[in-house]
Amino acid sequence: MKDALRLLRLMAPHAGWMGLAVLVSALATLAHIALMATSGWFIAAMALAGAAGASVNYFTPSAAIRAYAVIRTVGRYGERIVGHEATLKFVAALRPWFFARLIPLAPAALEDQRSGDLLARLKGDIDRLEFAFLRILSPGLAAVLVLAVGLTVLALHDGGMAVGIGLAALLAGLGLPLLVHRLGARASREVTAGTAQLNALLVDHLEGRAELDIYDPDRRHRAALDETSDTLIAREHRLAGILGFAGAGVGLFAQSSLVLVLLIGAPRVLAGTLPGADLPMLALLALSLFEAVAPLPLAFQTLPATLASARRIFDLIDRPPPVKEPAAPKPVPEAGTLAFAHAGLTYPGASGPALTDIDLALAPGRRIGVVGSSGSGKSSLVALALRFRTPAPGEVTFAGSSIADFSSDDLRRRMAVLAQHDHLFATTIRENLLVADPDASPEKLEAALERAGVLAFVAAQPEGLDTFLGANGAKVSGGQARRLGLARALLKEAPLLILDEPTEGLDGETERDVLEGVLGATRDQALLFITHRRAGLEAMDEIIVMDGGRIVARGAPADMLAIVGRGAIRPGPMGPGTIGPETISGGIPEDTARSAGSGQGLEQAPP
Ligand SMILES: Nc1ncnc2c1ncn2[C@@H]1O[C@H](COP(=O)(O)OP(=O)(O)OP(=O)(O)O)[C@@H](O)[C@H]1O
Repeated sequence: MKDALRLLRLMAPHAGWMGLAVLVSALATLAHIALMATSGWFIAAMALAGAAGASVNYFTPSAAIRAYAVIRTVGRYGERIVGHEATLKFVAALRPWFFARLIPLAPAALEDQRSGDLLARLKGDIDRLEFAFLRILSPGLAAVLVLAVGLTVLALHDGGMAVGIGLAALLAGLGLPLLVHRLGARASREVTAGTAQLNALLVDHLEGRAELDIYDPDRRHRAALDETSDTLIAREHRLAGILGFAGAGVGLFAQSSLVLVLLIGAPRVLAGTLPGADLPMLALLALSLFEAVAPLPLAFQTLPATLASARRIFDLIDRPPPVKEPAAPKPVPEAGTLAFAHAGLTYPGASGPALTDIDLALAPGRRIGVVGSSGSGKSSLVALALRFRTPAPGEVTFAGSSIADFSSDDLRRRMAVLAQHDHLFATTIRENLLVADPDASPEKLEAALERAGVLAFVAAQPEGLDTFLGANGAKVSGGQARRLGLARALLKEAPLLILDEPTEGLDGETERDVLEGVLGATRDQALLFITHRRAGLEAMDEIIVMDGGRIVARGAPADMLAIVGRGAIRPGPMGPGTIGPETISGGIPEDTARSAGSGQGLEQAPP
C-alpha cells in the first residue's frame, strides 16, 4: 500500500493529462455503449413501426447513431493519443528521477548489485512503472465512470434491472479481478523477481563465458539459466491461463446480464409497462457495459508485478548515499594539499576497520609511494581521496577545507586517477581517451599514449586511434589495457594524480620505460603512487608502508628501500619468494611498526 501511494505521488504532477486520458477513454466507451443501445432501439422501433404500419422519425436516431460512431472512433484515437501523452510525460520525469537518485549511490552503494539485476531494475522495473497508469489506473477509473453512467440510465428504465446488472458488473469488474489477483499474485511477483534473476544470470553467463568453458564442462551454469527461464515461462503460462479464465468469466457475466435483462424486461413489455423497442436497447446496453470491465482482470493481475517493481526501485534509491553532498558547496581551489587527518574507514558489514588513523599530506608537486601487502588498505585510501566513501573517524581535506564541503564532482575535477580496476568502455581507443579530455587534439592523445608507453602499439593497429577495444578491453592484452588507462589518466592534467598499480601486468623493461615516461611527464603534479613493486619508488619523496589498514612505516625512499633490501619487510601471503628486487608484498615486523608509530621512522627498524 505504501508503495502504491508513493507511486501515485510520483504520478501526481501529471494528474491533468492523466485525468483527461481517463475522461476520453470513458467517453469512447460510453459512445460505444450508446451506439449499441441506440442501434438496438432503432432496429426494433423500425420493425415494430413497420409491423404496425405506423410512421416513425428515423432521422434523429440515425443521426445520433452516426454521431456515436464518430465519437467512438475519434474517442478511441484520442484515448491512445492522450493516454500515451500522459504516460510519456510520466516516463520523461520517471527516468531522470530514478537516475538522479541512483548516481549518488554509485559506485559504493551499488557494489553488491549484480550488473544484470541492476539492468533489470533500470529497464524492466521502470518499464512496468511506466505502464502502471495505462494498464491499471486508467482502465480502473474509466470503468467506474462508465458503470456509473450506464447503471444510472438502466435505473431510469428499471431499478431491479440496474441492481441486477450492477451486481453482475461488480462480480465481473471486482470479484473476478480479485480472484485473478489472489490466484496469480504470487506468480506475478515471481515474474518480476524471475526476470531480474534471469537477467543477472544471463549477464554473468555472457561475461564469464571463458571461465565457464574451462570450469563448467557439465554446463551447470547453463542448466541453472535454463531452469530459471523455464520457471519464468511456467509462471507466465499460469498467469496467461488465469487471465484467459477471467476473460471467459467476464464474457459469461456479460451474456448472463443480457439474459437477465430479457427475463426482467420481457414480462414488462408484455404487461405494457416497458416500450417494446426499449428491451433490445437495454439488453445491448447491459451487454456492452461489460466492455468497460473487461480490462480489469489484467489490471489486477499486473498490479502485484508492478508493485514488486516499485518496491525494487524504491529499495534501491532509498539506500543511504555513502557520501552526502553539501547543500552549499564551497568552490574547490585550483591546487592545494590533499591531507588525511586521523582518517579511518570501516566498510558496511565489515568485522573491523579497513583503515585506521591515517595521517598523510600530499602537497602540490610532492610524490608519495604507498606499498603494502594485499588487503592492507591501499585502494581504500583512494576511495577516501575520491570521496567515494566518508572517513570515520577523522577527515580528508583539500587546500585546508574538508572535502565534505565540496561538491564531489568539483573535487574530482582536480584529480586524475588510474584505478585498480580501471574500466575501458566498449568503444574505440580515441573515445576511451576523450572521456578524460573531450577537447584533446589527436596530437595531445598521441603524447599521452607515448608517455604511457603504448603509442607504438596503437600506431601499429590498422585503425590506429579508431581501433575498437571490445567489452572491458577484451581485444587488447592486460598490459596494453593498463597502459591505455594510464594514458587516459595522464591526459587529464589535474593537479592531483593517483595511480593504483599502474604497471600491473608489465614486464620489467616495459615497466621501467613506462614509469620513466610517466614520472617525467608529471613533475608538477602531486602524485600518490600505489604499487606492489620496487620500480619507480626511488623517485618518490616519501614512501609509506601499510599493513592491516595502518601506516606502519614511512620515510625517504633510500631508507625504506634499504629496509626492503635487508628483508625487514616480511613476506606477504604469497610467501618469501615474493620478496626480491622487483616486488614488495609484505608488511613489516611489529617492532618496525612500533617505531613508525612513535614517529621515529625506519632508522629504528631492526637490521
Ligand atoms: N567495498 C568493500 N566492501 C567491504 N570490504 C572491502 C571493500 N573494499 C575493500 N574491502 C576490504 O578492505 C580491506 C582493504 O582493501 P583494499 O582494497 O584497500 O586493499 P589493498 O591494499 O588495495 O589490496 P590490493 O593490494 O590487493 O589491491 C580488505 O580487507 C578488503 O577486503
